[in-house]
Parts: sequence; structure tokens; C-alpha cells
Amino acid sequence: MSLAAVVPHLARPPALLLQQLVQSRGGRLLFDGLDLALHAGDLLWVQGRNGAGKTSLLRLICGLSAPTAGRVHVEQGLLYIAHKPGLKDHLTVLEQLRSSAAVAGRACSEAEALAALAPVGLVDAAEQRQARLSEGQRRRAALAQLWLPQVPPLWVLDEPLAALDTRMVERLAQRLDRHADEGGCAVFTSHQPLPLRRATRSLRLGEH
Ligand SMILES: Nc1ncnc2c1ncn2[C@@H]1O[C@H](COP(=O)(O)OP(=O)(O)OP(=O)(O)O)[C@@H](O)[C@H]1O
Repeated sequence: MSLAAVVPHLARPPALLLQQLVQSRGGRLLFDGLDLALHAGDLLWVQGRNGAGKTSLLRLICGLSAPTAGRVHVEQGLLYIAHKPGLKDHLTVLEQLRSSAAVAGRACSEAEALAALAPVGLVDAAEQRQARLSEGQRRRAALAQLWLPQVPPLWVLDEPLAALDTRMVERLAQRLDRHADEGGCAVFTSHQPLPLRRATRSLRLGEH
């Protein structure tokens, strides 16, 4: 029997591969020679003090900035929700969600978008302009993307818990668990642990 038959994920390439990744910013070395492979079902919690380089790493993974050296390989698609999600104030919650999906090449129907607003508790706010949302509601509006159909396999979430109440934190953790159960994976930053059912891998930056 082959090793791949015993450990199924070895049969597939990793969803995310970081090889000898180096990043300097503002004259500081944030990480040096970082190697990482993320496979189906992996949830990776990136930890570190303020300024350690967590957001910088997530932006590298998404191809939004270039490493000083090394390589980032994403096998299929990814979904990035930034620390400050770029919501347009003049759009309604529903318009924003459908527009974000379309820009990502995953256009969705109004019914699908409304269904994604239900778990984040924003169905009643669907027609409301985003300028009138609270911080927590803005975070929920951005996170609704995780409930759309055809989500990409790799999720990259920067501080997804910011401004969320306890109930929404639990709902997000359940969504992450289910995504991993279905063979997806995620990289997230957070200053607090998420109440996840699945085991979490962790990477601590700023300790060199
Ligand atoms: N545009 C930039 N130009 C130069 N240096 C930058 C830039 N953006 C961030 N930095 C620096 O890179 C370092 C890492 O920043 P980063 O935002 O990745 O940290 P972080 O771990 O996400 O912090 P936090 O927990 O506060 O969000 C910091 O020292 C920061 O000052």
C-alpha cells in the first residue's frame, strides 16, 4: 500500500506552499526562510504581537505584495478578507456582497446573496447603505462571503474576530470547522483563540 493511500492528503499538492520566504519592511526583517505547506482540512492560526508581520504574511499569500525572497504557491483559488474590509459606503449590503462575488469571478444570484446574509444576521439590513453600519455589522457584511456558494478552497482572514460579538464568533468558528471538514483550509490572524472544534496549527511570528 502506498503512503498516499494511508495519508490521503499526500496524494494531492498542498493548497498553499511557502518556500524559504523572506520579508523585510521598513528596514526590519519580519521573517526569514519561512517554509510551510497547508493541506486540505488545515486551519492555521498566525500569531504574534502588534507589528510582528501577520498582515504582511497574509498579503504575500494573496499576491498583494512581493516577498524579499522565496516563493508563494497557491494551488487553486483563495478568498481574502482584509483587516479593514474595503466596503463601499454608497452600496447596500446586498449590492456589496454581489459585487464582491462578481469581482472574484463567482457571480451569485440575489437569492444566494440573501441566503449568505442570514447566518451573519444581516437579512434585515440587506437594503441598507453600508455607511450606516456599525463596525461589527461591517465585519459581518464582509464575512458573509464565506457563506456564498462555490467558495474557494483557501481562505485568508485577517483579524476576522475584530468587533464581533460572542455569538458571531461562535458562528464563524463553526463555518471554519465545516469548511475544513469539506476539504478546505484557512489561514487566519487573531489576538484571541477561536472556539474551533478541529485541531488548529499555529505559526508564531516575531520570535527570531
Ligand atoms: N507600507 C509599509 N511600509 C513599510 N513598513 C510597513 C508598511 N506596512 C507595515 N509596515 C511595517 O511592517 C511591520 C509588520 O506590519 P504588519 O501590519 O504585517 O504587522 P501585524 O503583525 O499584522 O500587526 P498588528 O497585530 O498590529 O495588525 C511593522 O513594523 C510595520 O511598521
